[in-house]
Amino acid sequence: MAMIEVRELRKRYGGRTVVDGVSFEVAEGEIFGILGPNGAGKTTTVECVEGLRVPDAGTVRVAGYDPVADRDRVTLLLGAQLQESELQGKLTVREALELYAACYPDPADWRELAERLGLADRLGVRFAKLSGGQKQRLSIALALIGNPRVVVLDELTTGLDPRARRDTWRLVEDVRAGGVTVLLVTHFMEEAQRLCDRIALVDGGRITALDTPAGLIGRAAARTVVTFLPSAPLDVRALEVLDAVVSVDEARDGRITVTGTDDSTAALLSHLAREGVTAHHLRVSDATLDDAFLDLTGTDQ
Ligand SMILES: Nc1ncnc2c1ncn2[C@@H]1O[C@H](COP(=O)(O)OP(=O)(O)OP(=O)(O)O)[C@@H](O)[C@H]1O
Repeated sequence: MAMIEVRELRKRYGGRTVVDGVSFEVAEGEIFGILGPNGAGKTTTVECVEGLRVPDAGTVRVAGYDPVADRDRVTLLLGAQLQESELQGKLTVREALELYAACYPDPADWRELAERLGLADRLGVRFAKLSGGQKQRLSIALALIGNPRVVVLDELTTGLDPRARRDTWRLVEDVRAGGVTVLLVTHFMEEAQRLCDRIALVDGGRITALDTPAGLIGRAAARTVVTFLPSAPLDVRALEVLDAVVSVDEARDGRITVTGTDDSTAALLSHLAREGVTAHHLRVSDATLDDAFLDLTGTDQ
């Protein structure tokens, strides 16, 4: 049985459809990512999974339960990251952890969670006095405190510095290693590529692609990225029309990035030879999920 099942989900706000027939399944123990541009309907979709929004049409099941009709059961097995405004500013970190732990029959050891999330020395600090990153880490701790079978993390590492972000990724990997299913909304391609088993790309309220990170990269037209510094000025427009080239970008320092299919490199090098231009600092690399995102949604994040 899938741990999360979403079928033909639709949600409208004031006559505007923001989730338009979304369907996906998440297997037990899977890390499933939802990725898409601003306003794509990602948060609305996961809020329907959490039971915070009532779908206008379609069905949602978490471990077989309807998050709205079976709210109490779903609350016990699903942990969700809180929005900042949901915590009282005067609560200390310790009070928040104890309060939330008391809501569950079999809570995690909050001291251990605080330790793992780098909050052990912040226990006496009031929520309002925490930094953005500390608030974020506390919200992750609170999502995990009920020992959930499913955890929904929306913008997991927004506001965290690179080290805290990597620590959080390791934590999510540990959580999954314990058999927990993770539904992750993210804007960070590196995060999605590193953590997710599969990713649904959402655009305009619909899923435009659903695949493994490698599958999405392979599906995008742009698979190869070439960067170089030309020995003489180059006409960027002439590069754009080369065979197999998808996009060309010129940085302020003159470095040119050409993205295209595998054949674009040969077309580019022939063009440079014809023009008598040498490519300094030439680097050829595989496209990332970032490139695939731009290619598959036609949107910059
Ligand atoms: N309560 C609401 N009332 C009216 N419109 C809403 C409401 N919540 C969200 N919307 C609108 O629905 C659309 C989808 O919003 P949603 O938050 O689901 O998108 P998102 O993909 O999570 O975006 P972001 O990446 O910016 O967080 C947006 O245009 C948003 O303005």
